[in-house]
Amino acid sequence: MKDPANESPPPSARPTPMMEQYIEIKTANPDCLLFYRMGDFYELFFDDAETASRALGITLTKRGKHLGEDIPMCGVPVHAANDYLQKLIALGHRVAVCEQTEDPAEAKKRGGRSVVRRDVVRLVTPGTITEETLLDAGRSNYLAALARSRGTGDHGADRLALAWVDISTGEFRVAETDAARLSADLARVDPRELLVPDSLFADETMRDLVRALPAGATPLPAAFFDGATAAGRLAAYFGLGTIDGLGAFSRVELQAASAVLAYVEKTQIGERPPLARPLRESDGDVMLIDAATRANLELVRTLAGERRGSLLAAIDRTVTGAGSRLLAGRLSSPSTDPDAIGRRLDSIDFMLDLGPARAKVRAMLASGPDLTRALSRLMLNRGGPRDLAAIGAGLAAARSLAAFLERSASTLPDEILAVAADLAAAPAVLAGRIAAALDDELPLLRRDGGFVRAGFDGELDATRALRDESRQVIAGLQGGYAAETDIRALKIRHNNVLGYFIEVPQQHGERLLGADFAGRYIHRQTMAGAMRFVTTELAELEARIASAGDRALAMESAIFDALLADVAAEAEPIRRAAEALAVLDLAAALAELADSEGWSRPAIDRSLAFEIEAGRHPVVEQALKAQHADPFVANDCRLGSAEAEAGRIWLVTGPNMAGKSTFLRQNALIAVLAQAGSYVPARSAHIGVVDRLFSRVGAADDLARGRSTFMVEMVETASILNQASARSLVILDEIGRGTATFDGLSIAWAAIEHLHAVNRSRGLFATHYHELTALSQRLPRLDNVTVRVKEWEGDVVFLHEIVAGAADRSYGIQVAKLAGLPPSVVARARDVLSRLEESDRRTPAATLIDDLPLFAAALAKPAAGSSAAAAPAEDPLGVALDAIAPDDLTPREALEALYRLKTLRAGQPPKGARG
Ligand SMILES: Nc1ncnc2c1ncn2[C@@H]1O[C@H](COP(=O)(O)OP(=O)(O)OP(=O)(O)O)[C@@H](O)[C@H]1O
Repeated sequence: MKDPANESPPPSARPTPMMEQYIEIKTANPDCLLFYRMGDFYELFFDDAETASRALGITLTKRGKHLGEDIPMCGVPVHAANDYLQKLIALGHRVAVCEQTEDPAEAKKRGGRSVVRRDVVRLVTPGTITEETLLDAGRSNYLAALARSRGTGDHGADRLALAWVDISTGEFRVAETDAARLSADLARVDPRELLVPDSLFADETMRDLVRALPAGATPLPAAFFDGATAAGRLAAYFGLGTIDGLGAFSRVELQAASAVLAYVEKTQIGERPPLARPLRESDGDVMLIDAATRANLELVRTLAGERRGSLLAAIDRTVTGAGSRLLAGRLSSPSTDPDAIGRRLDSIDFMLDLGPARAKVRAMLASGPDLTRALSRLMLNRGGPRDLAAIGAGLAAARSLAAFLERSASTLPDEILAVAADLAAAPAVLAGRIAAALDDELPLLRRDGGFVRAGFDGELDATRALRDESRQVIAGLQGGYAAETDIRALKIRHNNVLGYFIEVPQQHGERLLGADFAGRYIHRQTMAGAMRFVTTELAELEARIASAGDRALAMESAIFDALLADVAAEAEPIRRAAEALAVLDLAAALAELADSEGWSRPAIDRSLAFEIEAGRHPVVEQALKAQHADPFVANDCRLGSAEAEAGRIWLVTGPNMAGKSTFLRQNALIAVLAQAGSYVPARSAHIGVVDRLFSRVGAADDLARGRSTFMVEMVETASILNQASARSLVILDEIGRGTATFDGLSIAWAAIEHLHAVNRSRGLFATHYHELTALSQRLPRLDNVTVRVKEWEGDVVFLHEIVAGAADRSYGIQVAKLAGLPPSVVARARDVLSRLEESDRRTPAATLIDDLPLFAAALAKPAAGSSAAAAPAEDPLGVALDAIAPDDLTPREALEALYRLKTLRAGQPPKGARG
């Protein structure tokens, strides 16, 4: 019975009308859990009930039968539905919310078997939520669509485009991408939900990409991506006659943009959130950082997936959710335009120059709530009085900041000037009206009433007075009746069936029916121990009170609607003011950071410079500070100058734990921070914009995708060597560590040569293979640097200082000793090491460099085969091996061949670097 929708019941077991309705609605929404409204609960049935009860830990019950079997059911109370929704969405479910769309009384009028009409009013999916409780204040919530146009790109390649919106803030962007950079683009946008056409979803090549997304992808019918109707849909959404004014979009970009809009319309069932017009990002606007690099560098979250411990968490000094989201966005998509970066840095300078007045600005910013998200909820008819108040407070903050900026109008840098204009254009009148209309204490929902301030509307005040006065009148009546009847226990009570009524103890009841009162008290009910009466007076009052309450609520609702209409009319300036507040918040926060941490303004241009003086790792530095450990040791890094035509590579050797990884990462982070438009943790920094950042740091299994540590490492290394350019920054940490020593060394060796000769990128390469330092003799743009340590009484002391030169040894055993390896194991390891070193001395590594032709030479002769670069021309052992055909040998011949090979081998000089 698992799928009720696919079965037609035998006539004998026809489902109830309600079940028929349920099945019909469920069939129309097969991929969602259906929240089916029944009274004060949303109920789930069949498989949905089983899924939800497991996911939410709520009891599974039964309700009636379908095709002879019990129908599983579970329910969540309407008032707590948001909490449950949050859990389900977080687990990757989608929910269709089905409400009653008519009064049950109406249904009754249609006849005995009719059910209350119900309809899905909203589809809740991870990418389309707007509720404060469902959203993370510091994180954008993107819904993205990926469109593909087959064979229309260069050389018949597919063209791809991404469009992404955050319906909680209105942000809307579009960009073309291609197969090679798609993964980096997706990692940068980091959508909560990705829409793809069916055909693409089924595509083998897409599978890995889609699975790597935390939220996964939602396949949609091709019609959503239809190119012929895309422009029309866009124009209709923004109420335009034509989209020409929006900018020049390619067809595939329009398809992606229109798919996103179509999905928004579908899930919001006709409501249209106020989206900004789509902004087109073109190729090369942002620094590309692939998913592995992002994860390795822990830009916005750590490898464990948490915000705490990430670069973002370490540097976020913003005071608003919108500011924090903007910072996360800029860190995820650093700019490659020196002018744009310069404008952001100018804003920080302005904030730094403000000095103590900056605190005032930040206080004003902090007083404004999340304007954008409140606006979206209101526009989707999901907002309450508190959202209206948020608009009022946000606009008020915008006004006071506009006034503040006006005073320094002559000194404002470009970005702040634009901000000031948007803030000044914020609708001040509306802010005043909202402040005047709304009370200080507000209910969550408009239907609760009581949110309009006393004194705002005379008629409302009068109606409320009537309502409240009536309550006093009731108290008066009760006293009067008690005196008249001489029953002290007489009470006036209220319930939904009788309305207001008089209740007296049983023994007095009969008396009220007697001639004394001549029909004044009309009997309604006799209970155990009590009798209930009404009077005409009471019935009239009842009607007046009820209607006064209803009238007051209706009047409040009308005031809400009027304010809502005002907000809708000003949605665009409000959205712009909200964006301006975020920009201001971020500039002030980055100034605060630069000030408190002693950061400096980087110089950014279009050269290939990379000159960092006294750079630090922001996260490690803070961690050391928090632990009251020794202060962080700053280090220089020079991978290129303003005149350079290609980047340099620094080969970093040094003991374990010396700080190699920290040094590598800090330089990548400095580049990201600089291009995000922030000051940087260094005494000075000169960086020619980095177009792509690659980092291969540490090793982690990707068992989910069935790849070993080594395989992951090689896939990532391959992508770097295939894609990095002279503009790129490449960080490689211990490439080749995950395999046998010689294989690893050879791969690292060849990778460095390739980076140097072909990619010509600026690079940092950390390694424990000391043999590699010999490469600096041959490669003019390779420098050896090492992390200094001191040896003291057999132990190692880390100085964390990067100096020119190569490490002489690893100190691995000393580090192992520090880590608490048993003394016997440490002693034995020292013993083994000295023997290994002894045999190594007999065949020094330095001979290797003489045996190998230059990488460029090897490249020029690809016909020699891939192993030719490392193998000498004459290889008697290889020749002999090639001559053997194992299938043709008798056992005896095989044994002889083996002896022959052994003899040959014994006669050969050893080829390895370490014996
Ligand atoms: N510049 C520095 N100043 C102060 N402490 C540092 C510095 N660099 C690193 N450290 C400290 O040393 C620890 C080890 O650093 P890191 O992981 O970079 O070493 P490593 O050389 O990469 O080690 P391994 O080769 O074992 O991976 C860090 O966690 C940090 O506490």
